[in-house]
Amino acid sequence: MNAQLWIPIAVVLAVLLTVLVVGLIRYRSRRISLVPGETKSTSALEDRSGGYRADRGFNFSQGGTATLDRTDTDGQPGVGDDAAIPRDAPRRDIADVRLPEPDAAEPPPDSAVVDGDVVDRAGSDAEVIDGEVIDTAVVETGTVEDIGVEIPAVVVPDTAEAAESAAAIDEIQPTAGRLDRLRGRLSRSHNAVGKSLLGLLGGGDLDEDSWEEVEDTLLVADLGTPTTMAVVESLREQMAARSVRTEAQARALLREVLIEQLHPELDRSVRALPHADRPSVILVVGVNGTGKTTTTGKLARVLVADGRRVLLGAADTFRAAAADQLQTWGERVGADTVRGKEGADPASIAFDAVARGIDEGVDAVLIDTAGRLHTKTGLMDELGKVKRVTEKALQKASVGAAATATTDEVLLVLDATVGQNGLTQARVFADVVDITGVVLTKLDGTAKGGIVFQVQHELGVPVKLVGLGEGADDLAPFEPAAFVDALLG
Ligand SMILES: Nc1nc2c(ncn2[C@@H]2O[C@H](COP(=O)(O)OP(=O)(O)OP(=O)(O)O)[C@@H](O)[C@H]2O)c(=O)[nH]1
Repeated sequence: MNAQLWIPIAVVLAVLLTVLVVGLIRYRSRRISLVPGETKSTSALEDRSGGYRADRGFNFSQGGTATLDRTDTDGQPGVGDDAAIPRDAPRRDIADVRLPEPDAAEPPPDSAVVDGDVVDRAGSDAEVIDGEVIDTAVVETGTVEDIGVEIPAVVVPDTAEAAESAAAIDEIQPTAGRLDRLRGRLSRSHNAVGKSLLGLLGGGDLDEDSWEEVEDTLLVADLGTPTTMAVVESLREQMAARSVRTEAQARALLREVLIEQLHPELDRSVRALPHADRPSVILVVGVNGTGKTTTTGKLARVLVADGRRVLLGAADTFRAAAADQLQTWGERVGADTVRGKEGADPASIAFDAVARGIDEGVDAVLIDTAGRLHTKTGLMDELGKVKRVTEKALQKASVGAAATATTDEVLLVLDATVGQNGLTQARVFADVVDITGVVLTKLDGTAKGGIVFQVQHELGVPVKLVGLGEGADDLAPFEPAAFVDALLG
């Protein structure tokens, strides 16, 4: 074969090869891949439990992750909602009223100077730490060497008591699969909402009256106007586009739309993992009676079950029995409680708890606060001070990067049974402190769980945990899909 013949053959072969390659590339680019995508590996945190990440269980992370910005900032305070006299407040009659002491010209005994500020721990029980006036009404005193400041020590059980409580340590229910175990409690009260929605949507074409009924049902379940409107709009569009005819199709669509409204993409991990040089600090805030102490206790159990060392701070000094209640929760899982005398300054207790937590190298300090103040200003003063003082304790006693250390998590506890009122409370608290997560309690006793939608929508913070009963282990992580499934029955 001569060279003249080879040239056209080579050209034809080259063209064929090019067509083949281009065709293959175009075919592959149009194909839908059914291979699961590469899952992102989670970074190795300072996790002393060996990297525990519960599947359908609790998810803990280290502080520092950003949350969404609030979408609503004009919330008005629901002043007075939280002004109830504590359940077990002792009644005082006139015979119990003490006359004021005469003014002392001299500084009160037992006063001390901390960083140039007068620290007074006997007379008025007032203490100043870095310009912050803190009342202290303490039983004992102790020293935290790291910060060179004498601070009030904690009430710790004596050895005999400690041995007794150690013997009585509870067995904690597994933390994984909690929501599955407790889902029945949600379903009981929620099914009615789901049933009526499915009854309306299952028939296919809906007239205006039926859409109004859908709207009403969502509003009655406390989803709030913006979420209700968004859900209805999305349902109307999708039902037409997908020509939904059967109840099964309606259910699938409704499920999809509701889950979307719950923003499953939000980070719901509880920032309870310790940092390199200090524990994580979690403040638990909320109106009295919502379940703050119970939630703090339940969360401590989950952390202990996860292999963490936990220290509790009883900064709810308003209700006499709150500290006892918290201490009992702690004793049941072998966690100590830092507490002061009744009426002591919550900020002082929070300071002590953090300082001691750092000193003892615990993994997490959980601080239970009081939410009983009559005015927004009062609440702001108290909670703001607790947070500032807590952060001061972190910054003073820590080293290096911790100079800017902040509270890792501020969990707002809301009682789901109070409906709209819960939202008003949430707004007040969100104005006072930067809430990083919400715990919705008593969801076992209400069909008004729709408040979840509203709280997230207005505050821009995720609901992280839900309380599903009075039992010690009736706390579960919040999972949008499971919640909607329970709602739809
Ligand atoms: N059914 C039910 N009851 C709960 C739940 N969480 C808390 N409770 C109950 O709510 C009541 C109040 O709980 P506490 O933890 O004392 O509330 P608190 O917010 O600390 O109240 P104060 O100490 O007065 O500020 C208690 O009887 C708890 O058992 C829950 O998820 N479901």
